Amino acid sequence: MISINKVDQLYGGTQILWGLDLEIVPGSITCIMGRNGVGKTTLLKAIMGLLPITKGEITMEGDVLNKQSAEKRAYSGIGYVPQGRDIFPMLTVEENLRIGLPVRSKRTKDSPKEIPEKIFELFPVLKDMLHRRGGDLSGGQQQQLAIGRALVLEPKVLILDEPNEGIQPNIVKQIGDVILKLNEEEGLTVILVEQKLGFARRVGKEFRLMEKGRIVAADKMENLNDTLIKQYLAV
Ligand SMILES: Nc1ncnc2c1ncn2[C@@H]1O[C@H](COP(=O)(O)OP(=O)(O)OP(=O)(O)O)[C@@H](O)[C@H]1O
Repeated sequence: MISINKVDQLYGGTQILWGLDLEIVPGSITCIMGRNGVGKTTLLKAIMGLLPITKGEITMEGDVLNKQSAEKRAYSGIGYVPQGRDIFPMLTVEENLRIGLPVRSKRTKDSPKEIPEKIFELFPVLKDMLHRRGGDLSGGQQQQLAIGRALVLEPKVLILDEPNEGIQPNIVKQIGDVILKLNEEEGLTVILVEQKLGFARRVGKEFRLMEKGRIVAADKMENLNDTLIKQYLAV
């Protein structure tokens, strides 16, 4: 589905990703894990086209992505929820969600004028808060808004960067339930950077461990054992 082949990425003169190879299985939930600073966010931004790569190739269903703009990648069906959520604080919840509608029209045959009801079924709080400003929502509600906004595109792949950072446990649970539901019922492919082991184990089907800008271990989530955790995750 998404294939990353021998990708290098540099910030200024510092190389962050080193010949990184990663294969995302269609219909899977893949957790990208690793200690702080190993390049997880950089990898997601490279997939999204928010950072240029210097070598290698990123493809989705055979199409080469790395020459496409970030906007074009969204049209191809990649939804992205960045670290820190990045919603528009001065716009209302409704306005934040509507931003996804023109992109959806470009990528699907339907061009709904209204936000699909499904978003409110998944996150009822967004309906209750429809006319509130994004900036007035709690961190957890903002995260639900950011995920809802990405889902308006009806993506084939949803990429989430540490969606649970600084969020209260009941909302972490709800976010996990939504990811599992979309995966199980609609076959949505999910790529998730996740530091919390409990969440990764509950939601993830596959794991990929990163160290120093490379993938160093890849397997099914049930095979994430204590040796790997000690070697690549424990601080
Ligand atoms: N804008 C930037 N300019 C220069 N270096 C950067 C920039 N952003 C990140 N880096 C460096 O790139 C490396 C990888 O950062 P990245 O955020 O991808 O790691 P990460 O694994 O996602 O870490 P974290 O879990 O802390 O988010 C780090 O050494 C970081 O200091």
